[in-house]
Amino acid sequence: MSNTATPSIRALGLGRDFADRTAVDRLDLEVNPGEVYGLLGPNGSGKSTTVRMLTTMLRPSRGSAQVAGADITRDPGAVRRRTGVVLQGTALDPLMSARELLRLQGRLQSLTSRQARVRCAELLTAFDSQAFADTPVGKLSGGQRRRVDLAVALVQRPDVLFLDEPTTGLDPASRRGLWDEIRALAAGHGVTVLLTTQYLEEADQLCDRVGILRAGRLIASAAPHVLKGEAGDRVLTLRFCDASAAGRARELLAARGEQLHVAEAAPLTVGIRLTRPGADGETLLTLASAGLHAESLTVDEPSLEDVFLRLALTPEGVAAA
Ligand SMILES: Nc1ncnc2c1ncn2[C@@H]1O[C@H](COP(=O)(O)OP(=O)(O)OP(=O)(O)O)[C@@H](O)[C@H]1O
Repeated sequence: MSNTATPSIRALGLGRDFADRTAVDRLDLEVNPGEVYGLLGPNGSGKSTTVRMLTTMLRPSRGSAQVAGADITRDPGAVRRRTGVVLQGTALDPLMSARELLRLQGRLQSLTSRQARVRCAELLTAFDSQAFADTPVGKLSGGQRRRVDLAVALVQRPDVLFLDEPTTGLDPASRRGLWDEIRALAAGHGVTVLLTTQYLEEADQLCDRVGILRAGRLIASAAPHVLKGEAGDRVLTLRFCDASAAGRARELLAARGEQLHVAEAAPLTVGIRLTRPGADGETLLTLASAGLHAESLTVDEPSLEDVFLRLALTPEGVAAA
């Protein structure tokens, strides 16, 4: 966390118990202004409970948190004024159009009727929603509806935006469209975004940092590339035009002590785990000096899925974070 600005979200020892279980244990979290932070975790790991506490919908059992500078238990009204929230299955009146909903929201936020009209027009333009602005939202597609949800949450120009599984159920094109909107809000308008997601690709592509929850505890929190870097070695895969060249390459590299990657041991390919800096160049030189030339090569990074599987789904204790 290199940013020295006051965090937009700061939770200290935040937790919530229900009758027979701890949904969120003792969560410490800081999210900086303009950052997109993704909370990942298996079903029931505490993502929604965390969002509900931070948005003042649920009282914590312990700990404290400040959102946009206001304390969630001492000053929930200020938190609500400074945040926008889009929850799963937001219940917009299906008979109202986007234009009507946006104007109503503006009036509820104490804008004058003229200000509400202006803000509504701005948001319809920003979300490319004019074409369906007067259609009842009950008749819109999933992607169009999520755009309206997001626009409604932004009427009051929040400092912090909470999105609970914003793209669940959307097709890939709509999902990407929404990612663009979220990125633009954070990068262009400095809005801090905390979102929960089940999609590893979404966390990887969209989030500046990702937190992994397991059984109510945050077990890792870092930029996706940092988490991926810790998940394992990169793998260099070389493809030869005949199996005997691949076999000779494999023997030569094994004799040099290189770690061959078993999953890449198809007849024409040789995979090597890159366990130290410069291992890729040394490997190619070794092979070239033996007259072995690969016809293609690729280097694969570990995926966020590897990280997730290792950290979030392994038994307690194995995945010390
Ligand atoms: N109102 C409630 N009463 C009792 N238990 C609850 C309540 N809300 C959540 N829980 C429990 O708390 C735990 C965390 O639930 P939560 O909904 O926060 O998880 P999640 O990570 O958001 O899950 P999902 O990915 O399925 O949405 C679960 O064991 C859940 O059953």
